[in-house]
Amino acid sequence: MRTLQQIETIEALREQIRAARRQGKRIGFVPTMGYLHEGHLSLVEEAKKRTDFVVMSIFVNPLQFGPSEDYERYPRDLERDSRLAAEAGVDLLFTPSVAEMYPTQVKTTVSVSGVSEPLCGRSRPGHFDGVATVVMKLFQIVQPDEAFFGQKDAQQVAVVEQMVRDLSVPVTIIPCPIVREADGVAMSSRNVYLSPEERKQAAVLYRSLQMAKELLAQDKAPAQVRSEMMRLIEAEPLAQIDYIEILNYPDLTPVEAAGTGQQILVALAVRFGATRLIDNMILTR
Ligand SMILES: Nc1ncnc2c1ncn2[C@@H]1O[C@H](COP(=O)(O)OP(=O)(O)OP(=O)(O)O)[C@@H](O)[C@H]1O
Ligand SMILES: CC(C)(CO)[C@@H](O)C(=O)[O-]
Ligand code: BAL
Repeated sequence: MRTLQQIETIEALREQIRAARRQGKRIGFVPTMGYLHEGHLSLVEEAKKRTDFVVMSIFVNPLQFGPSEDYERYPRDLERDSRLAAEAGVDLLFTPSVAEMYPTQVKTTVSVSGVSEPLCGRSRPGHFDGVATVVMKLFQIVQPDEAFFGQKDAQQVAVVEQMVRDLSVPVTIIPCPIVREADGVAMSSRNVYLSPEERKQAAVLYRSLQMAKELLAQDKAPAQVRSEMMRLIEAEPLAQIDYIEILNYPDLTPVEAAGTGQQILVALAVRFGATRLIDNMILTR
């Protein structure tokens, strides 16, 4: 196991990155909000394959939470995270405080129009401005060669890729596949909020995505596929649908009825009690 350095200040982090660069190392970056699971660790694994020095950040970013969302109760366990990060081979763990990241009121934000607007952008107003702003800031701090993001947050990947293109940020974005539990539920830090019954019923989300894949392969119209998914999910008594959408990927525009051989995103957000889960599948039509 390599030694994990845990750093809380921007200045100390920059010093370590400069030292790694002097040794000719390429920097890989895995931004997270912590409470690590195998989804996060799969990003580290990919980063280790492709780069020489892996930086992970753990920062629950207040800017991306709405006033009635779960910022305060978001799960946190830095001791456990630090052990898992060390075991996974992270070289440097950056765990800044809110005061370190935002010492004064933030007056400069990054806003990505278009791809930020549908799906979670509609349900969580301002969310992607918060994400784009913190990711841009983290990129400025870490200056990675490559940054690793999970496709579980497919819209986030689209937003970050758009931002990097528009602002010529010198980083390559590497999207990584969704890691799932045995019953298909996408791993998420928020799964710990679920009661045993909610957790059981949550398996319907992946089943609905698999059904969508089959129906789209049979050339069923997206509107019909969406209704079938709704019907399946609504059969679970604890599920409350926030959205189910089928859009072109990565531009997130409405799909035409007929197949065009291009990538489409089947995305959903569903509440089980107070817990909002997201999941998706990217398919070629
Ligand atoms: N199941 C997963 N498979 C692959 N990547 C994942 C998975 N879950 C999260 N990630 C990725 O890990 C990075 C950090 O995500 P984050 O810390 O928000 O974890 P999370 O489990 O998605 O939390 P939550 O959904 O509860 O906010 C993001 O790039 C995210 O897409
Ligand atoms: C990218 C990110 C770390 C920014 O806060 C967050 O949105 C997440 O964990 O996906
Ligand atoms: N992984 C997305 C972070 C959020 O829900 O705020």
